[in-house]
Amino acid sequence: MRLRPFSLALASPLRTAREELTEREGFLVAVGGPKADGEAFGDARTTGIGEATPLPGWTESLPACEAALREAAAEPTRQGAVLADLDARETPAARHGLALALDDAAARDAGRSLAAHLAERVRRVDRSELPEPAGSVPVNATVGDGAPESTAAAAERAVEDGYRCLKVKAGARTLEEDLDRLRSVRQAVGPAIALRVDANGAWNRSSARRALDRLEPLDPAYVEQPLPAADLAGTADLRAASDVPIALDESLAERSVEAVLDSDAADVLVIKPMALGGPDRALDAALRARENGVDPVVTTTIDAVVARTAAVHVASAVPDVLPCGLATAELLSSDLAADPCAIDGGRIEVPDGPGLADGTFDGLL
Ligand SMILES: O=C(O)CCC(=O)C1=CC=C[C@@H](O)[C@@H]1C(=O)O
Ligand SMILES: [Mg+2]
Repeated sequence: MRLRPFSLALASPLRTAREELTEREGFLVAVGGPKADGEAFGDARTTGIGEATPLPGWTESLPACEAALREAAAEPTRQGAVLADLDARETPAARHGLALALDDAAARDAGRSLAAHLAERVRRVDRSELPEPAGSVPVNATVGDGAPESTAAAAERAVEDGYRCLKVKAGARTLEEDLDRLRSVRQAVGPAIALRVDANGAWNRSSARRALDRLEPLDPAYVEQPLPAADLAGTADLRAASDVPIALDESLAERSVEAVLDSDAADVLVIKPMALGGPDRALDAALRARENGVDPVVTTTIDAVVARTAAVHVASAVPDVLPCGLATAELLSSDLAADPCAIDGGRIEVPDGPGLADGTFDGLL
């Protein structure tokens, strides 16, 4: 197993209620492939590439991720066993990096796409009816916090580019200011565009209640994380009292998927493979949500191209998935490699070659 650290700047800061994201740092992970002397690295003969890009609040810190990966890399063989030792709750980003690299290698060995490989494994274990993955996935445009005019302008540009679903950040300003922004967006894009609002846990129980009441006339598709991550009981009450659908995101980093589903607090679960500990675990969480009457939406932690492509594969394996938060390439000022997933008409294409993208990323480390 080999590691390569990377750091990528955002094209412009993504402002949310909880932070201002300016850069993404992480590690590329490679397994398998021939060494210079012809010997294989580890167990796998085929190369597999993964990415671990931690985001505190959703995952472990960068140093904790690095420590877990370096410990895993010190084990020369038996990467499957090393993977089992990586704790998906303690170090989800590190586990994501290795799990993705191993699944990329296994998918390439089997001559099928990562999505087809993940779906086939699920079918063999417990869901024999899972259909073949889709060839493309609907995506939302992501609009950060900003003044009403710039928020509406960003929304309008996205619709001109073909998006039918927008996700707009809220909660960084007063409710009145957010309402101004969101009204401007609704006015600019018209009634047919789905409008999601992400508060990143900024409100308390009473301000969230007020926010949902006031947002309702703007017909939001859902409000994401209205309350702090741990307040599942408050969110369940809020959901029972309002017709505005609720999505939970940060709550999945705080509580297990079962606990969140059992709490009856969500109409939608926001599935971030990096935060859930790997593409395999993300697909399982998405399918479990669906089986419990909750819609999964797959997004990333604003990852680099390797993990973003993996998330596209995960989303494509979820039948009839809602628009996903996977159109984030342009939030980065540069990337590790060219993006293999074209976006057109509000849909992202899923690479259909073997593994993640038919070895496109092999030269990266
Ligand atoms: O879901 C999307 O449209 C893109 C991803 C995205 O919005 C986020 C990624 C990482 C951190 C967050 O502030 C944000 C989110 O909360 O969903
Ligand atoms: Mg969110």
